[in-house]
Amino acid sequence: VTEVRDDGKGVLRECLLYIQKHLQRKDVNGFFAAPVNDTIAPGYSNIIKEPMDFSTMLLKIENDTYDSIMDYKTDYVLMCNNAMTYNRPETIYYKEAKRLLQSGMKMLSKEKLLSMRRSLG
Ligand SMILES: COc1ccc(OC)c(-c2cc(C(C)=O)n3cccnc23)c1
Repeated sequence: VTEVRDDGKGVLRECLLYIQKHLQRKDVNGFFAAPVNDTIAPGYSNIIKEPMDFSTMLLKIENDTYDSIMDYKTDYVLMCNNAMTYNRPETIYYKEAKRLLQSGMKMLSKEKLLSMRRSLG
């Protein structure tokens, strides 16, 4: 019987899928569910050099591209910051990005991650 070695990526993937499901629930309008394109956001690709959205992050989770939860957090912060760079503060996109960032930081706080790592043993 070939021993199926869990390289630990399986645990990380489960954590990230759980975290993303929790965070994406906050994006009720789906503004962050798919890549923003220049049709709906004129000039977007000229202003935002590194686009990011939840669908791209899900692909990266499934392809085991992230090597840690903090690595995933970098993309999450990038996604929110892109929206706060391209959109004016009075727009719903800016406001939603700010809210996502705040709720995300609670979930992805160092304390929370340390306690998660302790509980995973
Ligand atoms: C109005 O319906 C949608 C549907 C999907 C969107 O992004 C995937 C967006 C959207 C999402 C964004 C963001 C995230 O900056 N955006 C900026 C300007 C104009 N539209 C958007 C809006």
